[in-house]
Amino acid sequence: MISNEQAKPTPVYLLSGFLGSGKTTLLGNLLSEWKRRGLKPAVIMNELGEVNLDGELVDREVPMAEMLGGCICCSIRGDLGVEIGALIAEHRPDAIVIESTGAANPMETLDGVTDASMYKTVDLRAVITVVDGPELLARSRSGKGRTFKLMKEQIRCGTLLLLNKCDKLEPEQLVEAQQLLREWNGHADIVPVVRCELDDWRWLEAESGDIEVGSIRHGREHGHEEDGHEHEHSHGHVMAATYYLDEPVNSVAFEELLRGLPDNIYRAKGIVSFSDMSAGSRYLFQYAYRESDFIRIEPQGEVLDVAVFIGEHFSKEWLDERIALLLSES
Ligand SMILES: Nc1nc2c(ncn2[C@@H]2O[C@H](COP(=O)(O)OP(=O)(O)OP(=O)(O)O)[C@@H](O)[C@H]2O)c(=O)[nH]1
Repeated sequence: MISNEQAKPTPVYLLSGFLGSGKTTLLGNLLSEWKRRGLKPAVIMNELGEVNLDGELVDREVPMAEMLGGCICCSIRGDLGVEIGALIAEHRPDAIVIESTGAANPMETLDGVTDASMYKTVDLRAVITVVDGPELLARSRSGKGRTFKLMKEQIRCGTLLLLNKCDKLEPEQLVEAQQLLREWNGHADIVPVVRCELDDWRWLEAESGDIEVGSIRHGREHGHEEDGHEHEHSHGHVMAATYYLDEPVNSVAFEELLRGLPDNIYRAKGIVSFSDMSAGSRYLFQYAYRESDFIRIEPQGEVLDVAVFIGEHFSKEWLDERIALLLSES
């Protein structure tokens, strides 16, 4: 009986969504919900930068594997199975949630999770795509481009679409965004949310079986190549620049730097210490689409001050100069 229980595949949930849409916010809510149910989840986090900053926001008791410095869907996809296997062997979690970088093509990540060698260990239950409402509308109006295409792909793949940041949408915009999602994905549940807060978590109990991903049945049959889906790495243009800051910086100059970022750097995050604040206090900063956020934190273990910038085709030289100036002014 017990050995039967242990042989059961572990439910896996994949979080998808563009950079800064709210995946880590959802992860926090999801972990609290599992905790409330007395279940033990484990997390796999993937970041383009060299450090796992989102991990700082996760409950320290939750087992976590980190896949850093590359995108889970291509360069380090092969490691995903190994990470999942190791987490299961060591922690026997009730569920595993994978937060991939916002630049990841979910189809490629799905390929990693549903590899034939993993049928017995992994049961993919849901692909939850978090959509940044205002960003969706902005990109659908102006956007063609590869980023727009990636966003569409993430939406198409979702089995549950969370339309996030609804606090920033007018009622008619909310309707427009929902219509757009329905047009791109005819089968997923669409739930409008603020800070990824959900009242109804029943989808967590949904029976496994095959889940429908885009127009493709993606389950034990494992055959998504057959629909002619192009395996293009549509995020190849997204780049990350990581800067370790070996001294505290001036908070005003730092905020100015964030405000002055060009449009093609749309995401930044990191841990900073401020020279003009009380000594020893450190902040996790978030910058997404022109808005910044600072949370005071006490990092787990040895974490250096660091700033990661993510965007498309931006000038690294320009950023190098700005960071050098910031450090010289501090
Ligand atoms: N106004 C508003 N801000 C939100 C909402 N949800 C999340 N945010 C903010 O958006 C920023 C990005 O949220 P995250 O949860 O870190 O996004 P992410 O998708 O994990 O980002 P990456 O890991 O870079 O891909 C943070 O500053 C959040 O506080 C929302 O519903 N409304």
